[in-house]
Amino acid sequence: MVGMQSEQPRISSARPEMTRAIMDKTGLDQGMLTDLVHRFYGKVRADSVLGPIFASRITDWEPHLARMIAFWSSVALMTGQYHGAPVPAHAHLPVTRTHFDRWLSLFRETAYETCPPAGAAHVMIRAERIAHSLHMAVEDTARANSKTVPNLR
Ligand code: HEM
Repeated sequence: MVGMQSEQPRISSARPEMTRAIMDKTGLDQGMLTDLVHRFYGKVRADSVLGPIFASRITDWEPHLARMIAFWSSVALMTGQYHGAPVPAHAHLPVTRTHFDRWLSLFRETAYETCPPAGAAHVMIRAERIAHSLHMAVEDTARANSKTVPNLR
């Protein structure tokens, strides 16, 4: 809509009353999650461990950032904005525990800089849970692929 650019996107939640209750409890809102995502990927891109992995796969950052804001809005506020598939996007990445630990530590630092403590705790519980399941998916994929190679032990 013309002239609306600088205003916060309206929340179009499938369960508006639940989104409202989470916002009240955590102090989070769409604007805060937008800041969190922008600051976090600023740090990721400057990071010597994670930066190169993202740089070789993402050339156009605007769509990635928009997708990540929708993702965090869905995960943290239950707005239903994200319709994607995170597992296949990560299953073949050249990443180990070290990368997930680094990702979580940068995300934690950014969450506590950007959100009130209850909001940061709310997003961290979810980030840790999802990081764990993505890590398992990466390991499962690597294990499945290694079975196609004879074991020469
Ligand atoms: C080792 C740590 C991680 C690395 C290196 C990484 C890297 C990436 C890359 C390169 C993409 C873009 C894929 C593409 O467009 O082809 C991506 C997408 C994405 N990442 Fe991660 N990621 C990591 C951890 C996480 C974690 C912990 C979460 C969630 C808590 C997450 C959530 C997402 C989501 C939602 C997408 C978009 C998937 C889609 O809808 O296409 N990532 N990630």
